[in-house]
Amino acid sequence: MTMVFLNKEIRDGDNPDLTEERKTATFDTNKMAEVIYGSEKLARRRREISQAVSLIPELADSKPLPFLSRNEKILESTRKVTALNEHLPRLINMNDEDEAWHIHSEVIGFEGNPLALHHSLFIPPLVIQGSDEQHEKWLGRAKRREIIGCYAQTELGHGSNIRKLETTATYSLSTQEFILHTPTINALKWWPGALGKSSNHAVVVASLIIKEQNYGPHLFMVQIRDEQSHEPLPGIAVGDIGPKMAFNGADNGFLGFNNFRIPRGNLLNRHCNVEVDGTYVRPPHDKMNYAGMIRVRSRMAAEQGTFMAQALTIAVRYSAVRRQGFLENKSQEVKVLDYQTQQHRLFPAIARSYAFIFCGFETIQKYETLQNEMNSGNVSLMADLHALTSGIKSVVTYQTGEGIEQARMACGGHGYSMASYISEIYGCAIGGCTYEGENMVMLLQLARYLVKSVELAMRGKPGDLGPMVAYLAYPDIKVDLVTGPEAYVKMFQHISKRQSIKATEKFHRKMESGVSRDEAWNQCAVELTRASRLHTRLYIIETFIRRVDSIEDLSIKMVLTDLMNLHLNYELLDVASYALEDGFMSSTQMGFIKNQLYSSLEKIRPNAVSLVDSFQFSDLQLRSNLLNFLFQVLGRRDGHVYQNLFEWAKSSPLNQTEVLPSVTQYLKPMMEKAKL
Ligand SMILES: CCCCCCCCCC/C=C\CCCCCC(=O)SCCNC(=O)CCNC(=O)[C@H](O)C(C)(C)COP(=O)(O)OP(=O)(O)OC[C@H]1O[C@@H](n2cnc3c(N)ncnc32)[C@H](O)[C@@H]1OP(=O)(O)O
Ligand SMILES: Cc1cc2nc3c(=O)[nH]c(=O)nc-3n(C[C@H](O)[C@H](O)[C@H](O)COP(=O)(O)OP(=O)(O)OC[C@H]3O[C@@H](n4cnc5c(N)ncnc54)[C@H](O)[C@@H]3O)c2cc1C
Repeated sequence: MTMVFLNKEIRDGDNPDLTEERKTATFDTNKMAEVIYGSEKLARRRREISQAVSLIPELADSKPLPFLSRNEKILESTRKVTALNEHLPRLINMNDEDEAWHIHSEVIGFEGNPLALHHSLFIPPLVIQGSDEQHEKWLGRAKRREIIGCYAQTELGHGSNIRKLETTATYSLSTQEFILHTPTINALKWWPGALGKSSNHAVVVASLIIKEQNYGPHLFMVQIRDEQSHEPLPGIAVGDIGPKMAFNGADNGFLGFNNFRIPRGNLLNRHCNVEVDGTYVRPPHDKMNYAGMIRVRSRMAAEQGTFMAQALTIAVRYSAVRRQGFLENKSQEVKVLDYQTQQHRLFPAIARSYAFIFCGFETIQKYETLQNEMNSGNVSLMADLHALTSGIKSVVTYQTGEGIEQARMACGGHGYSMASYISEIYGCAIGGCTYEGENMVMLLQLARYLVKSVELAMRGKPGDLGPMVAYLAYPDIKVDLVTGPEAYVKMFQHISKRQSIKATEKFHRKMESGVSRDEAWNQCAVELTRASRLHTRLYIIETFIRRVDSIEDLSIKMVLTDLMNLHLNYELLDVASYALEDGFMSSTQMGFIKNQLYSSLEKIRPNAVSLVDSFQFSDLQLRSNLLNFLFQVLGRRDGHVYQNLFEWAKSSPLNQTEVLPSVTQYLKPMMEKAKL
C-alpha cells in the first residue's frame, strides 16, 4: 500500500508543475522530516498515524468546516473527537503527548474541540500541582475521559494581573471547606476553553483567603456540572461566551460561583497546603502556582512553528502552480514562486518555521528538566525558564502571525478565500499573542530578568550571570561577517547587549531624577520590550545554529545551512539600525548582508517545495480531505487547485438554490419599485 503523502514520491496524477519542483530537490524529504521531528521513529510514526487516520471514514470532516454554523461546528468537532477517542488506543501510544497532539490536529484541524484543553490545560496542572492522593482521586478518571475538564483562571476584569483575581476561596474552619465566590460581574471566569458547554470539572484559580488574610492565587479542583444530567450544580452559573475570531468549534465559557462549597482536599496541594486548623503551608517558590503556565509557554515555539509551516505549505505549493506574468520567456507565464518578491515573502518565513521548531524542542526539554527538578524540591531553574519562555512565547507568536499573513497575501485573491484555510490557521495562531500571557506583559517579565542581569554585570559580577545572559558582560570586539555564523551571533549579541544596557540605564536615570520605580519602568517600557525581543531573537538564532551543527547527513546539512544563512541575514538586516547607530556595523557590512540574503533566496528556490513537503502535513491536516472531499483547497499535495476551487464554490450552501430569499424579499421588490 502506498503512503498517502510520501513526499519524495512522484505521482503521475500530480500537477506537472509540482512534480517538476519535487524533482529538483537536493535532499530526501523523509530524512528532513526526521530532523524536524527529532528522530526517524517520530517522523515515521507521524506518517503511519496520518495514513491510519486517512483510512477511517468517520474521522473525516463530514462537510467543509467553513460552511458550518457555530452549533454545527461544535457538534462536528465533538463527533470527530469522540469517534477518535474510540480509535485512539489502536492508533497511538497513549502516553505519548506528541502523537496525541498530531492525531488531534489531523482529525480536528484548527477549529478547536471540547476536549482540546482537557489534555493540555486540565490534566497538566492536576499532574503538576496535585498530590499523589489527588492523582488517585481524579487523574485516572480524567485520563479515561470519565470526566471532562478545563482551566479557569482568567476573569472578565482580570487576565494579565493574576494577583488581582477577584474569585475568592475562603477557608471555613467550622466545616473544613473552601467557599468559592464571585463577588462581582467582573469576577466571572471568562474565556476558559471547553468551559461553556462541555466540561463538568474545572481547575479553578481563586484567591485563597484564610482568617481574612489573602494568600494569592491558588488552584482548586471543582466539579461544576452533575455527572448524570450535565446540569450546572446549584450555586454555579456557567455558559458560552459567544463566537470568536477563531476556535469556533470550541466553547470558551464564563463561570460564576454563589458561595459554592468544596472540600478542603480540593485545593491542589502537592506544593502548598491549608491544614485543618487553617495553617497555611507555603510552597517552595512564591510563583509555584504559575508553573503550569511555564509548561504551556515552553511548548508554544514548536506549536507556532508548525502553524506557520502549515500556512507556508499551502502558499509555497500554490505559488509553484500559479502562473502569472512573464520573465524572460514570453511563451509561457512564470510560476509566481519565481518572483524575487514572492521568495522574499515566503522563504524567510520557512526559515523561521524551522527555527521555531528547533528552538521549541530545546525549550520543551528545558521544561522537562525543570519539572524533574521541581519534583525533587529544587525550584532554582524556575526564574530562568520563566524569563526565557516569556520572551519566546511573545516573539514566536508575533512572527508567526506575520508569516501566516504573508502566506495569505502571497496567494493573492485565493488566499483570501476560506478555501485556502489560511485565515483559520491565522485566527488560531494569532490567539497565541494573547492567550497564555499577553505578549507585552510577557516581554516585560523577561525585561525584569534582563535588567537584573545588566545590573549584575554593571556591579562587576559577570560570574553571577546565567549562561543565557553571559554575553551581557562580553567586551565589544568588531566582527567580520564573512567568517560565518559565529560572527553573526557576536553582532547580534552586541545589538542585544547594547539595547539591554540602554534600557536599564534609562530606567536608572528616571529613578535618579525622582520618578518612582513603577512609573520609571512604565516610561521605559517600549525600550525594555525591544531589549526582550532582541535577546529572544538571539536565542532563537543560537538554537538554529546548534541544531544545524549537530546534523550528520550532508545533503540535509547543506540545505539547512542555506536556510540558516537566510535566517541569519534576514534577522540581522531587520535589526541592523541598532548596530549602524553606534558604528558597530558598517554600511559595507549592511550591503554584504543584503547580498547574502538575495543569494540565499536563489539557493533555496529549487528546494522550496521540498522544504515544505518535509513537514509532511497530510491533505487532511490542511483540510484537503482525501476521502470525502476531493475538492478543497489551495495547499493540496497534488496541486490541482482550480477545478477543486470550482467544486468548493459549487458546494457553498448559497448555491443550493438559484434564487435566494434575499432576492425575492428585498432586491426584487426594490427593482420593481424603481421601475414604477
Ligand atoms: C498543528 C496542530 C493544530 C492543532 C489545532 C489546535 C490548536 C490548539 C492550540 C492551543 C489553543 C488554545 C489554547 C489556549 C490556552 C490558553 C490558556 C490560558 O490563556 S490560561 C491563562 C493564562 N494567563 C496568563 O498567562 C496570565 C499572565 N500573567 C501572569 O503570568 C502573571 O500575572 C505575571 C507573571 C504577569 C505577573 O504575576 P505577579 O504575581 O503579579 O508577579 P509580580 O509582577 O509580582 O512578580 C513577578 C516576579 O515573579 C516572577 N514570576 C512570575 N511568573 C513566574 C513564573 N511562572 N515562574 C517563576 N517566576 C515567575 C517574575 O520573574 C518576577 O520575579 P522578580 O524576581 O520579582 O523579577
Ligand atoms: C483563544 C483564547 C483562549 C483562552 N483560553 C483560556 C483558558 O483556557 N483559560 C483561561 O483562564 N484563560 C484563557 N484565555 C484568556 C487569556 O489568558 C487572557 O485573555 C490573556 O492572559 C490576556 O489577559 P487580558 O485579557 O486580561 O488582557 P489585558 O491584560 O486586559 O490586556 C489588554 C492590554 O493591556 C496591556 N497590559 C495589561 N497589563 C499590562 C502591563 N502590566 N504592562 C503593560 N501593558 C499591559 C496588554 O499588553 C494589552 O495590550 C484565553 C484567551 C484566548 C484569546
